[in-house]
Amino acid sequence: MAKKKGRGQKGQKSGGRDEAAWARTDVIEREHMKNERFEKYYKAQNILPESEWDTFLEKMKDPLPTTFRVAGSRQAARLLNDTIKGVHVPHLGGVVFEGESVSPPQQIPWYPEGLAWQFNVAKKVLRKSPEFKKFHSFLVFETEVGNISRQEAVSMLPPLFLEVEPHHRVIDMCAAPGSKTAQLLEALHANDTLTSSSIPSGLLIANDSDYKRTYLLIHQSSRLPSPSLMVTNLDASIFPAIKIPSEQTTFPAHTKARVAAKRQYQLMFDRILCDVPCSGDGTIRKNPGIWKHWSPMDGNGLHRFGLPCSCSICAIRNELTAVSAPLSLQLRILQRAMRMLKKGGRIVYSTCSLNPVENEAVVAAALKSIPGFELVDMSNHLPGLIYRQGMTSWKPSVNKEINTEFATYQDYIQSLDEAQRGNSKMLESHWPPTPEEAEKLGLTRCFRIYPHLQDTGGFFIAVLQKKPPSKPAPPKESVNSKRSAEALAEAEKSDVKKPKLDNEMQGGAVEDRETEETEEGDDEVLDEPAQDANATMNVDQSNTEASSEPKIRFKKGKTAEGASAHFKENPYTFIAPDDPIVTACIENFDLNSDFPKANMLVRNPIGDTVRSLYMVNDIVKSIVQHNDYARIRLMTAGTKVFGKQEGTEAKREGNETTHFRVLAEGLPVVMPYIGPKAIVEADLAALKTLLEAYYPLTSGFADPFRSTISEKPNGSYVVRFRPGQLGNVSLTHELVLPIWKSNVSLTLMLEKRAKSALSLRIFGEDVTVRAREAAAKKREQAQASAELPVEAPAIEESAVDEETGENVEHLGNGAEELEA
Ligand SMILES: C[S@@+](CC[C@H](N)C(=O)[O-])C[C@H]1O[C@@H](n2cnc3c(N)ncnc32)[C@H](O)[C@@H]1O
Repeated sequence: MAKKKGRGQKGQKSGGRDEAAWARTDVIEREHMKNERFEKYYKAQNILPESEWDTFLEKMKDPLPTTFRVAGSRQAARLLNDTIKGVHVPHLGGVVFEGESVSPPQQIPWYPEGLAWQFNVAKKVLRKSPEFKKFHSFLVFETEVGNISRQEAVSMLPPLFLEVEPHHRVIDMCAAPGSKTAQLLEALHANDTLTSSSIPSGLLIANDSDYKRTYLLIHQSSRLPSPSLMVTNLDASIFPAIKIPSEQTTFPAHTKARVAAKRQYQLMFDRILCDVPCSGDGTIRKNPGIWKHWSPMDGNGLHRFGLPCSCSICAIRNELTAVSAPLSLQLRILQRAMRMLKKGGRIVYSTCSLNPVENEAVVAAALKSIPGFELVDMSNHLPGLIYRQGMTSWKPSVNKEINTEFATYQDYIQSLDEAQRGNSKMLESHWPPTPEEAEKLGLTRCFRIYPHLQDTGGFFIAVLQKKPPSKPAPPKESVNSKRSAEALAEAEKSDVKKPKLDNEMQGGAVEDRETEETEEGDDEVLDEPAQDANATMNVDQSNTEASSEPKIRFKKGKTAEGASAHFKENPYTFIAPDDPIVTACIENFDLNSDFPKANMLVRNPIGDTVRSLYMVNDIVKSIVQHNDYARIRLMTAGTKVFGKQEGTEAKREGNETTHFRVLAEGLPVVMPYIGPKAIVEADLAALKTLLEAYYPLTSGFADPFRSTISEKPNGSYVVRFRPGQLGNVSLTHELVLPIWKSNVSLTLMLEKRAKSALSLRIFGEDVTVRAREAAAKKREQAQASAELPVEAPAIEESAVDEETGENVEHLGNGAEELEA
């Protein structure tokens, strides 16, 4: 087989999984893209009518088109999308490259508001066609600053089916690297404006069991700063109960007094995403190495044991970290999600696998094991999406040679001798339910996406709902009014003991999750009384009186050290609202009385200098206060808004301990509170000057901006650029940016690359120092060489692929573009 080596080969280790993982990034020739077992297995499953089979198989061999999504707050996304539609796409129509016409990007038909795009252009076109080079450069910069997310089309689907609203409590159980988390955050922030962020009352917990990958998650979500975000690092299948005080719970009318009077409750979620690890054969167009290694046993293993996940994402992680520990259990993750869901709440279960054993079989087993759930009919949810219904019947293969002859589990087990039975890796749930059961479960309501339907990857989605309460819950205010304040005060005083985690976290035997289940009653308590301390999760079947939720109890005598051991993150401490740092920020930024000064936290070892202030919303604050951060392995909470100004200016003024500046990433969050004293108005010419030099002299700006800023004391300010015109460039919408004022100069407090992206977006060219320096360097190199100009280093695309978390390959030479 002629094979081109994939990227990143230097880290390759010999043997087994590592080799296989590396192979997945290899490029193989089309003629070698075949696997008899794959074909035999999926033909046996009857996944598609015979007439579609060849088209399907051929499409599986085509490279995947490039797709991206315009990200960020809704208003900002619409604006950028208008630029793509109105400025870039018209220039990309009718492009002919080496005699062939190249299609311009097209909007993905089912994505709301046309905010997702697809194009299929070879790399050499991106590099050499002037029109596409410019577009590519634009994409690279906008991706870097988080306005565009390079994401596979099908991967955009699960958050769309969750329909998150700003007040929802949401958990993304297997979230890294975080492309779907970003979409969920955007939905939570639906009320953001162009210049300021809302503070949603809801919550998003983005969780991943892989410690290193949670940093990808943090990086990814920092692009949409949110006081509602928490990132945790736990095994989703044993995600612990999160405690919240009674004030954060909703009590239906007939809640028993004893229940309502409890001090703490278990946080239950409105929306849960289970984008579980999978065998990943739906990503074969992106990872053609799968052709070589595909086996039905991958899917069988993931259904039951959680063999090391081999989807593109996890394969890459495995090769990076050489991790061989067991990964997820699809069924257990889904079951855990079901137990954490509010009545009326919704779960999306998704995989990038075509295998029914990882899809419908998991969903069927979960629905059968926990009553009170149903598959939701969302067939009309995304007009324009072409899909096939979920399967009601399939034939698991009992070995890798595709033996699908056993119609039932019983047939299979009976075919084995006694000794073999004990060792069988097959479960009854690998087999389909009876046709009657399948119909009752509504498995056809699942979504199967095949590559040939809309030129995408393969994908599976199921939307589960926990049946809503029989009567709508009255507004919180009218319920049990006398309990909250008192109960909360008591809760806050109480010494919340550290609950212990399931022994799986400690490397011990895995508890049988099936035992957690209790009968669902008609009780409407939405938030569970929290677990007692000193426990691992387990069900107390004896106490079903208070709630319809399974009682997850902590087992006595188990230690808490499992999850929190070796957890070295800094603690989370709320800073007193009258702390001199907070007072100074309020004074310097003229913060109004609505500023949530009680919701500011610091993450320092006790006694260390405070360097950053984070802002969280009320529910995040409650969680941080009522849960041991190490037990829930809390990696981050809220968003950083103020940073200590290090440097001589602050020292000279003798107030370096309280001199904080507003951070660009946090500006949208604090903007609604900043008063006129800290805001200066400027025009487009001032913006250009701020971009063109690192430290432009104050005297170089025009009035009235020059005189206004000159009169102000040195420090951190916000500049509000009003819409206007400069030559043939126009600023169509207001823009707010942070600056630092020194004695004689000003600094635009943005990262270099963010400055370039901004410049390209507004002035149509990169006017920054960085771009001029890059161009000068290139000229120097060209002069120094007698040969043709040496290619300057490519502009780095975002550090990680939005989709996989892998280091991305540079697609073009941005430095050339800058000079053009
Ligand atoms: C399919 S990927 C998720 C992709 C992600 N939702 C996105 O859109 O960017 C599966 C993820 O599950 C994580 N994972 C594997 N086992 C897990 C477990 N037991 N609990 C939580 N996360 C797990 C992996 O580290 C991997 O990041």
